[in-house]
Amino acid sequence: MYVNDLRRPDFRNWFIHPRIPSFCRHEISQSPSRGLLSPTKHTLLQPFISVAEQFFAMGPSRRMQKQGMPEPFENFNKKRKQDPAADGASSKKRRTSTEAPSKYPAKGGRAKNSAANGATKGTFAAKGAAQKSKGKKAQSVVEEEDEDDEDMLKDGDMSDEGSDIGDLGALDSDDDEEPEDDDFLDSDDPDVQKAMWSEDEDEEDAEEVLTAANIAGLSARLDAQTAREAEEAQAELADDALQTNISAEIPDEDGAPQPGLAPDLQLLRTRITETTRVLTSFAELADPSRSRTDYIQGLLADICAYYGYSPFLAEKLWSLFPPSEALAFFDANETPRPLVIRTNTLRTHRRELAHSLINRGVTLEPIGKWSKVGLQVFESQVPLGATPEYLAGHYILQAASSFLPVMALAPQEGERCLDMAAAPGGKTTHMAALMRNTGVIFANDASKERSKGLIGNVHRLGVKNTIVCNYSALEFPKVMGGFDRVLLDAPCSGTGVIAKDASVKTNKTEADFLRLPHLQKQLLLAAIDSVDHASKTGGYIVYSTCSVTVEENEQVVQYALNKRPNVKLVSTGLVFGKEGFTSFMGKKFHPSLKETRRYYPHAYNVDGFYVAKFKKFGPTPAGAVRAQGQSALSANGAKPSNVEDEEVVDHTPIGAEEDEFGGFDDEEDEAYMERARKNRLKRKGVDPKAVKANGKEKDVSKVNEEKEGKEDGEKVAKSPKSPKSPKEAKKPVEAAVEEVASPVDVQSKKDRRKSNGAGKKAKATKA
Ligand SMILES: C[S@@+](CC[C@H](N)C(=O)[O-])C[C@H]1O[C@@H](n2cnc3c(N)ncnc32)[C@H](O)[C@@H]1O
Repeated sequence: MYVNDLRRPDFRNWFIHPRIPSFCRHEISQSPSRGLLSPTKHTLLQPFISVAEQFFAMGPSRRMQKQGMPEPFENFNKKRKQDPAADGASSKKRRTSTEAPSKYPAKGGRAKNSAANGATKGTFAAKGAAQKSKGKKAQSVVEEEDEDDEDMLKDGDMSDEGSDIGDLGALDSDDDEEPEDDDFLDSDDPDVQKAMWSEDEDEEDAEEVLTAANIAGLSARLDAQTAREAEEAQAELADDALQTNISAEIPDEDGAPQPGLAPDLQLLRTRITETTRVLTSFAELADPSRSRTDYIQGLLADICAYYGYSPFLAEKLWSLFPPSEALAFFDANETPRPLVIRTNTLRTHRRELAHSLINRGVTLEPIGKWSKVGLQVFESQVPLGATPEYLAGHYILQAASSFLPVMALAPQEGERCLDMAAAPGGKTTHMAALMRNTGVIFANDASKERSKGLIGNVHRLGVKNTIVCNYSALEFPKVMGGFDRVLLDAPCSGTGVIAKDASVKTNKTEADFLRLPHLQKQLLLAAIDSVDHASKTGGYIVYSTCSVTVEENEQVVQYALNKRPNVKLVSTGLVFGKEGFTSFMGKKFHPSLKETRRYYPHAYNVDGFYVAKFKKFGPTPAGAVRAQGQSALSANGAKPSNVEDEEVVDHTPIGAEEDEFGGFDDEEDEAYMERARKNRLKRKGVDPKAVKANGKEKDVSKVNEEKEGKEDGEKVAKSPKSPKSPKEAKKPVEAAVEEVASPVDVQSKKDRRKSNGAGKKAKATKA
């Protein structure tokens, strides 16, 4: 336990606890040291530390923690080792701040920024004015990192900090020097201390003379008291059960509070922790009279009551992890993820953007070496959605995990890409930046309303290679095919973003976990069929969701492998993330599923996410639709024993198949389709009655085609109804663009001609 840890705002409530001896409080608040507590003080503080640790998991708040992969262990060790010795370096910092405390404002904000003003242009090593304002609360990241670098240089251990990110210098360095330092700098401020310590306490401090004997005495007294309190807590547990919804033994099955009674959160928490511990070492710790199922039922009911999940979702999420990890997951969903912005490299560089924002009072830091464009925002004096830089499109507010699917897709300059479910455009605009505004992106979304946000972002961020369209992505590749890369960031249940939207805890039902995977599976097939397997540069499909359930991820991917023998899973190329499941609750998936990546809030401090990358290596064979059950075999080598089998033979067109969802009502579908057809004709200014007979004929011929097995992707793509080249596709896309957006919303005609030209060229190359 470090003195600094106890100074964190999280801990303040604990270390000003009246039972903490005042000499310890004095030590914590006054000492310039940042090293370990002495063993004696550690013993005295132990009861408070344990409780505090339980609540705050001994780390800086998650908002302050870095996103992405955890730091390598060697770095961590180095820091800890450096700490006591680094007193030179750190006490240098402290000394500076304590030498003239009255000079410093209690809050950093403006003072820091005015100090930094003018000093940040050009290089991040610009300490000058900024370094003089060290006493402020929110120390600029730049200063911190510069100092760290100095310290490391002295030790001759500069490693490769920032070396992989060119000349971004200190900003690109990824050495997260305990950010909690920044949080606490103001505890040295006399004003703050006055508010924290009463005058009485100061007098007590002065009078208290400690000897080894009274320290031991105090310690023994505290031990005894702790034991007494534990006993009392146990007694309370049984007692309170009568007054709350918590039964002393196994809680109600649904975990819902009884009417008029609030759940006792403290007791629930204790029991959740305890049951989790028992489940982790069941053989040793379990009460022999209770089965594992009893424990799990009790735990799930407690989780529902404590965190507010529906029993259905609590069980679904809990079963994804070992017990203790599940608890960490539920805990992580209670705290927001760090605020992150993505630099729009079409308009600026990350370093320039950081300078500008720091000058506006924003405390930020690069999100980690894994991204060259992300900045994590710790504190801001200004609304980040209204700065001049925001309005000028220099950045977009975007969760860190949303970078990952685009990084996996890795679109190349000059390619033709499709973003199938694009609104509000975080990923589309990222793709455009990676492609440096060359080639062409078709950004599609089924929601007209959401497409407005997409169009807004495309304009604000200066994206010029993108055409927005408004189809159901299920209509691809009939609308257009032959793409080099396709991103399907599928609509999902959002179980990875519960920290953002707590309504997911209760509003997702079993039906959602049948309906959504069904849609996701069909969308993924459409994505695969829209890709040109012969693309010289690509032929890739990325499937992603912000959900962590297996139904929406591995099961969807396995389904696609089964249905499309012409694709295989490849590495996402992402440097962190957990492997996808190859088996789950008795279901076996193809071994290549381990190439997919899972992201969890508790593991990486990012939103829960899933990313899978496919390579399409051949045209969809004519028999694919009929031989779906066998396709995993031929595409990926030997079929593993027990691979989850989909239907072996499927002659029905997509959308009319019988599945676990219960299939579709053909008559009902017919009515919908007829209504849609009429509306479409009306929109075109054609009287539906005039073409009714034709329409029917068309439908009949379609059915015949299907009977003859002509419904596979390739043939669909080649049919006159499925224009593949940009020229062929021009009409429907333009129509869609005009439907979604006013002429102002789309590319200028000139740009459009250019992108079509690029498309033609690409096509010609392929030919
Ligand atoms: C997860 S969001 C996409 C977020 C977007 N990729 C981004 O990064 O900003 C899923 C989107 O899918 C759209 N959607 C739902 N069903 C669709 C369908 N059948 N075809 C196309 N888009 C659909 C929704 O309107 C929603 O905007």
